[in-house]
Amino acid sequence: MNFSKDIIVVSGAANGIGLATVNHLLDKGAQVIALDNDKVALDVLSEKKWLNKINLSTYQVDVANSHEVEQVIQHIEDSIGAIDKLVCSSGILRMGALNTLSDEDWYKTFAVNTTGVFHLCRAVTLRMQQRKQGAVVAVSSNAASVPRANMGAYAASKAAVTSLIKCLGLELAADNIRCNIVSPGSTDTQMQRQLWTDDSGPQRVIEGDLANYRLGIPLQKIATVDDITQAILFLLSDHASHITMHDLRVDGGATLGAV
Ligand SMILES: NC(=O)c1ccc[n+]([C@@H]2O[C@H](COP(=O)([O-])OP(=O)(O)OC[C@H]3O[C@@H](n4cnc5c(N)ncnc54)[C@H](O)[C@@H]3O)[C@@H](O)[C@H]2O)c1
Ligand SMILES: O=C(O)C1=CC=C[C@H](O)[C@H]1O
Repeated sequence: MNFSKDIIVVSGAANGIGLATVNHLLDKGAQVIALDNDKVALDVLSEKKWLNKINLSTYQVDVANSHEVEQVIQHIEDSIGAIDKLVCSSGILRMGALNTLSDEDWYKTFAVNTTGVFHLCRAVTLRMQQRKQGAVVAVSSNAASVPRANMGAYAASKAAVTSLIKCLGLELAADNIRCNIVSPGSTDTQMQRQLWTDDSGPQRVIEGDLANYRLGIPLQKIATVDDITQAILFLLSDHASHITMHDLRVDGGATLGAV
């Protein structure tokens, strides 16, 4: 897969799956624009740019802020160039039973995981539409497809973003813009590690939790960020030139491939 001619925006780029996606895209020659609201981690990423003189720009953005997103996308298009591809990886996880969840946790979960993706896709694809080309990949979750105890707000926000991307793909197919989803299962990042209460955390995820009707992982391992990034790059690439509105689940079989 070659991305040497592409300008690619990645949100959630400072950590986890987004950061791995940035690194793989840079290795494949892309000009990458990294967006995140984690200034400390973004500054670490920026340091890499000066050390390795690579095609990387970083911007601190809150994807939940419509004005900030519109401003940064316009700035990128004016000062760097036409955006060819977009990866939406930013996300938050607020755990809790639905009937005791706070308004703040509910609203913030949707603001970042769903509305944030909407802001980015609207700003980028309106410009892609003028050029009749582009590709979008949003990182959803296998939790969008199966009920998960104490993750109801998150799962609902991911089900919404999955539907959002499929509808966007339908609307933009005639403009040669492909929109797809990667739905990871348990992946070794900060978001996953917040769930591990002790050293046995990973093994317990792999073995499952029948008390919460949670299957284990048939492939008997937690995903690495590279497992997810490979799926993201495939759907971004020309190898997926006839794929749109697809939801590629990368979860080691944890949801038994259920639709
Ligand atoms: N780790 C898992 O087990 C797992 C499984 C399925 C799906 N996912 C999804 O994968 C994506 C990446 O998550 P991750 O596991 O790499 O977690 P992570 O916490 O390591 O990375 C998430 C990134 O999003 C950024 N972010 C959060 N809110 C933001 C905002 N308002 N504006 C801009 N950036 C913001 C964070 O700063 C962080 O850099 C998320 O959408 C997550 O829901 C993760
Ligand atoms: O372990 C899991 O299945 C998950 C943990 C955190 C977020 C993910 O979307 C979810 O798949």
